[in-house]
Amino acid sequence: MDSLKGRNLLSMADLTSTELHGLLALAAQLKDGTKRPKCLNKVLGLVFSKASTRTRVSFSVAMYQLGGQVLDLNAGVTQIGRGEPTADTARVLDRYLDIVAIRTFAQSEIEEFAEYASIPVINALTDLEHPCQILADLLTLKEAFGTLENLTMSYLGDGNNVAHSLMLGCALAGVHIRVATPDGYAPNPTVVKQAIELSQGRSEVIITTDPKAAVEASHALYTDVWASMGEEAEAESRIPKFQPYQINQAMLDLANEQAIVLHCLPAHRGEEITHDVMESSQSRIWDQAENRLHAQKALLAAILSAA
Ligand SMILES: NCCC[C@H](N)C(=O)O
Ligand SMILES: NC(=O)OP(=O)(O)O
Repeated sequence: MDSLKGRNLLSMADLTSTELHGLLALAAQLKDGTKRPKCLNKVLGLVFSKASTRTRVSFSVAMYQLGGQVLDLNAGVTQIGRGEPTADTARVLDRYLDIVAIRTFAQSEIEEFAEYASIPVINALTDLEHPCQILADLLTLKEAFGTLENLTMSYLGDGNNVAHSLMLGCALAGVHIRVATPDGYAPNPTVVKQAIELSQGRSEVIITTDPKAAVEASHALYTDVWASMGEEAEAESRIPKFQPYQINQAMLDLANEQAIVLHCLPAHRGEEITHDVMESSQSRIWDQAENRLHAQKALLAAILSAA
């Protein structure tokens, strides 16, 4: 994984297909204990301006298990929250930290941070993308089917950050991706175009408003909240428009009989997914959450050149 040494992960599209497959293989080796790389004395900063359970804890535990240290640098406990410019913060944190993971609103903020910092910058979620999530999702899919070949992933709901990185990740991994959203909530067309280019004809990228067509014979049904962080004011009004895109038993019955169910969490039971489907034997949601740890440990080890 030498090619990832010192690199940023601002977008899923920053990885090549080979690098993505390499990271997934490394994550599996870290999970089964066949590899135990060390990043002794390295310090990861977590600069988070939005809430997080999984990303914060999985990055922290991954870094501790690699022998490194973590600093929580929330906007609320730093001068970032009082308006210190990104370019200034980046140049200062650059002098202290070895690597930084940032969760914020605009993608341009992490791009600006990366421009002013020489240390690697990881996107821990922006309004546009959530690449670390998709590393774990693809690892979970591969574990369930033993391969990523000839598989179809179906995402139902909002064409949001998770949908964007999922399209790019599936395109790179050679997994067919179908995204079904209500009218007006389709993924960003620039990202769709990028996914089609990255797929290089290996796999299909289908965008539709028809949820049933999207899940037919699919191997994985994936959903996320209907209103993301920052969109809370729209949450109530979106419910009727998004109802036909709920992952419930009737929807699951249309998929391949071995299909798995994924959700990046936190979930709103009764909205984008039913309680029964979340708790069903086809749900891999808890494995998926666990895999955040293994996938991000692989990412940190590769970027810090420990594996
Ligand atoms: N925990 C991941 C949350 C993903 C969601 N689309 C959001 O941005 O709020
Ligand atoms: N899936 C995910 O990113 O979870 P958190 O928001 O809890 O980090």
